[in-house]
Amino acid sequence: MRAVHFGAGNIGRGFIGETLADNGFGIDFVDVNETIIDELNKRGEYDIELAAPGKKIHVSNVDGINNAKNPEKVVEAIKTTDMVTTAIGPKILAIIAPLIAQGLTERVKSGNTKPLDVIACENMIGGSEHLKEEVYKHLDDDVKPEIDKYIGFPNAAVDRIVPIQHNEDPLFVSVEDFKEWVIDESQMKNKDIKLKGVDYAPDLEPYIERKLFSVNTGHATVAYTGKNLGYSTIGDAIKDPFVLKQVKRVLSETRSLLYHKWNKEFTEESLEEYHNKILSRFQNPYISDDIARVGRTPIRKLGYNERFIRPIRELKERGLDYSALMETVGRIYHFDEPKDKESVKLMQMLKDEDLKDVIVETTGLKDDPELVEEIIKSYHAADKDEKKA
Ligand SMILES: NC(=O)C1=CN([C@@H]2O[C@H](COP(=O)(O)OP(=O)(O)OC[C@H]3O[C@@H](n4cnc5c(N)ncnc54)[C@H](O)[C@@H]3O)[C@@H](O)[C@H]2O)C=CC1
Ligand SMILES: O=P(O)(O)OC[C@H]1O[C@](O)(CO)[C@@H](O)[C@@H]1O
Repeated sequence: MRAVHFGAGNIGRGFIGETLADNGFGIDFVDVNETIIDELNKRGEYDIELAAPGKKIHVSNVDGINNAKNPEKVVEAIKTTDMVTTAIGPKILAIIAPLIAQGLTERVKSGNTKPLDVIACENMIGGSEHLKEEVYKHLDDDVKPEIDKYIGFPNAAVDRIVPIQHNEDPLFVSVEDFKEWVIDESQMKNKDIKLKGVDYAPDLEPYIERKLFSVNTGHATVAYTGKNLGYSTIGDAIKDPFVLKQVKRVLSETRSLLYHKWNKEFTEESLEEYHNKILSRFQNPYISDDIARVGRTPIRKLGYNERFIRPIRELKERGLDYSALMETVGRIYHFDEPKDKESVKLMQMLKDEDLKDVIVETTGLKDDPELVEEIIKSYHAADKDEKKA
């Protein structure tokens, strides 16, 4: 069995690679990072370390394809592969879509009718469906019925904290022990491939919302609250009682939303247990995670369907409290990270444009002036944090 995996970065090598290899797959990693691709081809293997308890995992039977230099090799690999996965970043899906479309076209035209699933493992709701839309923009009408028939795009949720790596070996990756990968079974075309270490859900929505509005909303809250107080790592920030209290308040708000929406799937107790586990993962002393990574791409994280604005909208609709989430949103507009292009853009927008316009543009809240006003207040209130620091 072989898989084509787009994005040989931290989660690609540190989680998806581990799981695929453990299921007997050989992996063609696709990336534009020449160092990583060259090393994968030279060695055909790499190591993962579970930061605690310090266990090593060896991954072999892997190679690399540079899609910028050798796109034809990617097309060739997709023609015969058994699975396609991505962990490349939500914004990059549209960039790799034309190549996936070409690979799938040649696959069905070559007569390969073996069902294939294309699974986007990104921190976003509806990731594979989004990739599907992007791929279909590049398909000719005559192949679409065949692709509809044989190619699935099941949504997925992946959870493991993999910080930016600072190792001498560019392939080595140190990860937390915890991992969770859930795939929407109802959208799969090849139900013969069920990976061990992966959960299959009849409907992914409750699970992806639970993950995004807990791990990602919570982690980002630690990042933005901590940054505003002058911290640069998650570990240092969460030791501050103010930051810990803030993330607990935020999680209690998202928990109330998750419970109201998904009380058939989750009990209040199970959500509380889930959130306590997440807090202990953020506090893991064996993982050193930069606030710059967790808070990266703030404009994306302010999006209408993202980890803050979506729960705020849905809590408001239900008349439930979202004050702590709102406080975090105010702090996102203070996230000044010169190495992060979106942060630089956001800081520039705040200099050049009216605050209200920036908020509407970044959050998409054009039909909710009330929420926009609340964000304006929260932005100004966040100035006081800086003075406290
Ligand atoms: N790191 C983590 O803890 C987790 C990350 N994720 C998600 O996984 C995705 C990847 O995140 P990370 O692995 O942390 O990022 P990363 O930056 O370590 O990996 C992304 C990889 O994609 C490659 N890439 C970028 N543009 C490309 C292009 N046009 N063509 C081919 N390759 C390209 C980069 O060279 C890099 O190797 C994101 O969507 C993130 O939300 C999900 C769960 C956990
Ligand atoms: O900015 P992104 O892509 O959501 O990635 C950061 C997130 O990845 C994780 O490490 C795992 O989901 C989170 O802890 C963090 O919120």
